[in-house]
Amino acid sequence: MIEIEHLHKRYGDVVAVDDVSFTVAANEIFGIIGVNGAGKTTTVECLTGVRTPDRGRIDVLGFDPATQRDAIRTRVGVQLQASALPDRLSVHEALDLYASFYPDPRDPDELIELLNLSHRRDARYGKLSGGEKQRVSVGLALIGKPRIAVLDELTTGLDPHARRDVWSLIERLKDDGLTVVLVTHFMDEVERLCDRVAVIHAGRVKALDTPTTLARPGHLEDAFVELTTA
Ligand SMILES: Nc1ncnc2c1ncn2[C@@H]1O[C@H](COP(=O)(O)OP(=O)(O)OP(=O)(O)O)[C@@H](O)[C@H]1O
Repeated sequence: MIEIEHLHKRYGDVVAVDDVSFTVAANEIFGIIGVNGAGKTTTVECLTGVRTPDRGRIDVLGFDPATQRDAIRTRVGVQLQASALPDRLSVHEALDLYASFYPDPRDPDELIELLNLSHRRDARYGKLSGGEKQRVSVGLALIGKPRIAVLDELTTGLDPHARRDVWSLIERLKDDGLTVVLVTHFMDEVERLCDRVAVIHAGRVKALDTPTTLARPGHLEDAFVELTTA
């Protein structure tokens, strides 16, 4: 589904991604973890075509994201940063608007229900709580019926109930065949959701395995700290 080989990307003098390689299989939930500035966002931006790599090869569903952006856009859903929507749009209007960008979108009302946002359907985006905004951003990533969803900080800012709701949603979507790339700082999220996880450190893959191989349950954070302490 996704193959990344020797990805390298720099911003001026800053090497954001030095040498990253991994593959993501169909229907996998693939986690990416790493300390701030490790190169996670740059990596996923390259795989969604937002950034062009300086070196390396990326294949997403048989397409090159740097040159075949339209093909990627309709097949890969990307979770936007929460602030990217105009405040005056209602939840329903926002999802309707994004649905219009895709050839075969999900039904916005069905998605609103799935996101537990039915009671906020007509509320303006600007009036939503942080967690509600976050759920809308997950919805926008899924509205186009993508084969792959790239979720950067999926549950940041959500309360424990909302986190569990979003986790269940992602699990249900996986059951329906979705492939997920999940960038996160939450080790419990990795343990709950991810089939495999890459630890990125200083622009390189420091470890890549199933969460239970990297650490026994409940101890992923300790293993992570150990792996990312220079
Ligand atoms: N647009 C940019 N211009 C210049 N430097 C950048 C830019 N974006 C990222 N960087 C730098 O590249 C490096 C990797 O950043 P990146 O955002 O990919 O890391 P990250 O692992 O996603 O971090 P975080 O966990 O903080 O989101 C950092 O040193 C960052 O300061």
